[in-house]
Amino acid sequence: MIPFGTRLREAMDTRGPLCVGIDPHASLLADWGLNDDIAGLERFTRITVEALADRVAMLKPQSAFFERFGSRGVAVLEKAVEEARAAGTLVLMDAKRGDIGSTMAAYAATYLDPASPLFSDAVTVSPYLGFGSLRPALDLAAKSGSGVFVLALTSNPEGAEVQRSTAADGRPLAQLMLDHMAAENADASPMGSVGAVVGATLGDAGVNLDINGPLLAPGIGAQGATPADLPGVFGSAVRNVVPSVSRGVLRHGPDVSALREAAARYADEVRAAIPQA
Ligand SMILES: O=C(O)c1cc(=O)[nH]c(=O)n1[C@@H]1O[C@H](COP(=O)(O)O)[C@@H](O)[C@H]1O
Repeated sequence: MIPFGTRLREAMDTRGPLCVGIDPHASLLADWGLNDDIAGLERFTRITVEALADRVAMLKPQSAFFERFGSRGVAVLEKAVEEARAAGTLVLMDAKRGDIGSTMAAYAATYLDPASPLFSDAVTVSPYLGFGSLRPALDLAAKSGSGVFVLALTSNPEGAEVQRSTAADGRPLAQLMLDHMAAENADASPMGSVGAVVGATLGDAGVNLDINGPLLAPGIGAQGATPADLPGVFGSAVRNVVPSVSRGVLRHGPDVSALREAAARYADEVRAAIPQA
């Protein structure tokens, strides 16, 4: 398969870089007039995929909101991944996995092996068990043409006490992780398949973000950041930014056109903030 980084660059260039998260919060199900049960989850997910999969660069289902319904929730997630990909969008599974390497291999098989029912274009992972623990995911992604988004500086204020600390070799910890990502992407063109997650809420990120890979920027909308904040956070790396919004779009449902209009408004704001995007 064509490498994920190449496919994402193409999607960003043709559809614009916006990613919309599928986060079926109990409160959103209620706002949409749906029950907090498997039928409500199924309907919420189907409407969101129908509204957006033919127009945004990437959809990002948040696995926790499906897992909380057990195996039937995961079945809804499997179907959503399949339908979204069939409609032409890339799917980033937001699972934020991270474990010792031998277990990481099983997580990698879950999301990055084309034979798996949950196979996605990319998955989010945490490097804070050591970047090397991610090796099975990085290797399988390279083999299957999928991608891995690695947490660097998360959008939540609590992240700083870990991520802004200093690594054993004296580098800022987040910079150490970003340098590992840059090494993975070194020879890729137009960009690599290992992305970084950097919150849009951070102000100046204060690290070197030139990883030759995509930069997922969550935190826009409900967490208070706006597309206008992106150049200040990402500086010269802003061309590789994939701004991500969940509740900021989803709160406009269940009307399909209202969801589309909300995503289009964010896309316009992104275009205004990042003219080269
Ligand atoms: O990896 C992520 O997507 C992520 C990283 C991060 O630093 N912050 C963050 O909010 N997220 C996810 O992005 C989504 C944000 O949702 P909203 O705040 O509703 O837009 C949630 O699914 C979070 O789990």
